[in-house]
Amino acid sequence: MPEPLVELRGISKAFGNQRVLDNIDLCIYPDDALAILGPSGTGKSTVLRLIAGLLEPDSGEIYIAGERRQGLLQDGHHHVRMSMVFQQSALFDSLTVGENVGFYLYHHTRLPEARIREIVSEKLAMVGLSGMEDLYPAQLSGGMRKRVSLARAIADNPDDTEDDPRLLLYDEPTAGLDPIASTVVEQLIRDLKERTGHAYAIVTHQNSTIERTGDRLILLYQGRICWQGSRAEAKTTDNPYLRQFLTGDVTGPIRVLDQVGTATL
Ligand SMILES: Nc1ncnc2c1ncn2[C@@H]1O[C@H](COP(=O)(O)OP(=O)(O)OP(=O)(O)O)[C@@H](O)[C@H]1O
Repeated sequence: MPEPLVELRGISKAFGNQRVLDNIDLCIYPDDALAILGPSGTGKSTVLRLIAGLLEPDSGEIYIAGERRQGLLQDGHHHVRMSMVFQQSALFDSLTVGENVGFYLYHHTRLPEARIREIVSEKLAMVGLSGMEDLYPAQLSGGMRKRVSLARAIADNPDDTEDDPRLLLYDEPTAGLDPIASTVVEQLIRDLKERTGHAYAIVTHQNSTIERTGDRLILLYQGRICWQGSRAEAKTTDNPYLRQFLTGDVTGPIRVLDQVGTATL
């Protein structure tokens, strides 16, 4: 195995008295296509936010390319650039598509505006949205907004190779999309990886997204990793947690909510 790009060692995290992650060990490798699975509320987004440096663990250590991270992303320079595609696309409604995609470049580089416009239009072309620079997010469908947020995640400074995102973190990028729009986004996630060579970790509930984007799967439940392996291994494992999660069976070790919202054991 190569050296991990990201390593979480013994990570625990609670919000108030709710323990969300309980002593998690997790690695992401430089060429990984990792899908993080698990029932709602099990801590998947929390894992992404910890990796991104948007949240600090209560205990445990986070290593990025072998170097221990201290503090949050905002506290200092990080030598591995990561980008996150948020669940709700997180676009600025008052900015145009072009301004959203170029947001990082406008605020964190000294590139001239004309150059930023060129990069933005190149990234929009990569996600199949050429010529949409002047529209506002409200004028787009949910699938198009997701694609704009993908374009923003890969809008790096081409004059600075240190600036290429080496890890993309996707939080439910196909949630709420119809099957065809989901396929477009899933293929895009694959294509972007092929073109730029970054690793990614993707949180998803959708079987099509697991199938098309996850080469390696991790199943989180009640704050712990209860299964991990390749997609091929997932098809044959008799691990009851993974089987139940992938088939959507209501009977099994994963507790589900019944129609009135109470937990059934
Ligand atoms: N900033 C926060 N403050 C308080 N509680 C939080 C915070 N962030 C997350 N939580 C709680 O932690 C638990 C795990 O949240 P998280 O978003 O990581 O779950 P998830 O597995 O991604 O869920 P989903 O699949 O529904 O998006 C939830 O119960 C959530 O309410």
